[in-house]
Amino acid sequence: MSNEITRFPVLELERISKTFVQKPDLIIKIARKTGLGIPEQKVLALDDVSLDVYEGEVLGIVGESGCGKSTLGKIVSGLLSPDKGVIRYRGMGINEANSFVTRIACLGIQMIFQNPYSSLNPRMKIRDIIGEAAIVHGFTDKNKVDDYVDSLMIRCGLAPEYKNYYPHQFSGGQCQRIAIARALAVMPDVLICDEVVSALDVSVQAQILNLLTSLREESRLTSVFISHDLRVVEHMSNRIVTMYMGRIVEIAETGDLLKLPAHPYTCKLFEDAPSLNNRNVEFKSIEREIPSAFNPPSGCHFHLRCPKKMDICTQAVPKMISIEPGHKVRCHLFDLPS
Ligand SMILES: Nc1ncnc2c1ncn2[C@@H]1O[C@H](COP(=O)(O)OP(=O)(O)OP(=O)(O)O)[C@@H](O)[C@H]1O
Repeated sequence: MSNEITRFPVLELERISKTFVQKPDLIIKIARKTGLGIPEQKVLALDDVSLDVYEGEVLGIVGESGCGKSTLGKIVSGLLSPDKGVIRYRGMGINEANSFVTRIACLGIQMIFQNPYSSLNPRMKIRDIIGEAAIVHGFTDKNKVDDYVDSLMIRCGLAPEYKNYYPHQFSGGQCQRIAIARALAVMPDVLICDEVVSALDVSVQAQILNLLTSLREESRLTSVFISHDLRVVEHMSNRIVTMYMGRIVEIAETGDLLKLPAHPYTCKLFEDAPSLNNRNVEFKSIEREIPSAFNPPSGCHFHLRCPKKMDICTQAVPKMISIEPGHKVRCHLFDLPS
């Protein structure tokens, strides 16, 4: 049985921006040699991002490396704070100073990462990795934690007799199952999956994706699925968001986006990955390199690489325009006076 998707926004992101200050290695080396100070460079990783995530859906996020996908995931799951903007979880503002709401959201929104080995504490037994947060937050107690951990391990396809082993004694795929069991231990209703199968062998990827799909259906989870792999995003998602240099440039139902992508960047991404039926389809590079994140182009950031560039594209930031029900695009081609 598939999840029922409602139009109730579990997560609402309103005008989120996040800037990082970086000191690139080369500049640090020059500064050391010359004895001069180290100048800082700023990257606008998220630029005025607004987005709703509906209850029961899987929202895929795609875009080239550095476009802000992981930053978005970390901000939603509370691992990073935005510089500007509001995030609401079930209608409650989670970046406002309210510890009760923050605690509810911290448990309700869990994140799983690309590298399962580095996301698990190597000095902790699996029993403690999965059980600790569940005890702290009152989902079980010390007397019942073994049964609690056993049932989560079984749900995630792990044999409970290995619960006293350490992470290094498991394969990458099994560690990802442990990371999923740990996330489920605090009964979340939103799972942020950031490149969760990219580090795994192709044969194991399908098993983890199937596990996530069945857990999502039985636990009525909402998911945000971040991936470079268009095949995986297409397979998993009900809707897809395309990001380019910190901005959302298109959002649509998966079928609509694949059939009729509107933004020239989305068109190029999907054109460059012609056979989504092939395994391991990754983004091929679009002609011309991604512009420097430290000095993004004016107007529409994509104009330097865009085959449909117009004069206005170099001057004005396009607005997000609704072109069909549920299909929005940020491109001047759709914003011309008729
Ligand atoms: N902790 C950080 N400190 C400094 N800069 C950062 C930090 N995290 C991200 N950035 C920068 O912010 C921008 C967006 O990075 P982010 O990791 O969100 O992109 P991404 O789309 O997830 O890329 P990838 O697919 O390669 O993981 C990049 O320019 C990146 O270098």
